[in-house]
Amino acid sequence: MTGADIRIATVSLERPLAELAATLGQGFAETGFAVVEDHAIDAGLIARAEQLAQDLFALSESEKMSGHRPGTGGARGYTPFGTEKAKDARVHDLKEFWHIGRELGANHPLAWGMPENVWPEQLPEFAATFRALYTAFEAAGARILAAIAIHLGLPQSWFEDPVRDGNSVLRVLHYPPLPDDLPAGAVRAAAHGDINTITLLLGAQEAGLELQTKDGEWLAVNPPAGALVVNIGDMLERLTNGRLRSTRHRVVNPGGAAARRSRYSMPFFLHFRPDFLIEALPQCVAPGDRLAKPITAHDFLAKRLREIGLV
Ligand SMILES: O=C(O)CCC(=O)C(=O)O
Ligand SMILES: [Fe+2]
Repeated sequence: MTGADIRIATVSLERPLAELAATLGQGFAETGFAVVEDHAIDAGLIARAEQLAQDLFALSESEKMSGHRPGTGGARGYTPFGTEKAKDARVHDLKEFWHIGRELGANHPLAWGMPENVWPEQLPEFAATFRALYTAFEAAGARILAAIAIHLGLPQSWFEDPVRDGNSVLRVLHYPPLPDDLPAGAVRAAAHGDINTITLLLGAQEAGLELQTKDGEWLAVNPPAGALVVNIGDMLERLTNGRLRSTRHRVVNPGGAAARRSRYSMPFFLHFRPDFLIEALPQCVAPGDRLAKPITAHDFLAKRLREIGLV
């Protein structure tokens, strides 16, 4: 099959779970990606979040920097342009972002793994809007994980405990218009695999996102407006001993008029809880397989954040 023949699976989240499991399972086996429609994340909420993303990145650099927390791995608040780079990349990505995480309260047993959120004080509606979007992403993610569990031959509730109070992060992402003095080799987002369990992405209808097929070719991901793009992250690949693949993807620089436009997107990186031990599932192991060592989600994340320049 050549890149041109490969289709990214598209499925409605309203379909019965067994059908979702089959379609997503096949799609993930083929490309590691799927387009999910009818995800029940309110269109009005998405529109408000998109407007706030534009307002956020239009603030002055010093206003945005008041939301920057150096030394915390960009876990919350603002990470300026020119900070993150893909693992093994030589130049930084052409992006800035703001991270929103879970709010557990200081006395929660997992509070050690979850820094407090930072909110831009200039935008009074920001906190409530993104808290609501975080919750809506979680609900869609739970249904997708139930389908993945069925696909793997697990009880449909299998992922509920591993992701309860998980360290999921909503990333509000801005790729500014391309600078005139573009550093050699710099792209909006260099090729990478996501670190987490699964990623749910809104906003990818603006061109640029590409996935790498098994043959090494790059395939454009062009979802309809409002749809979710879902992909497997490295933690789920490790849990399934590679049966579900974390597909490398990138955001390429546009040409023509789009080069002078911003691109905005909102990935939700759904994570396990920090103390969850990522250990190959017995149903995904064949005799003689060499298995990766068990590692907690927290330690896995800390190692990867060092590799991408965030700590
Ligand atoms: O902006 C996009 O379309 C994708 C972003 C992405 O892959 C990431 O932030 O990990
Ligand atoms: Fe990504």
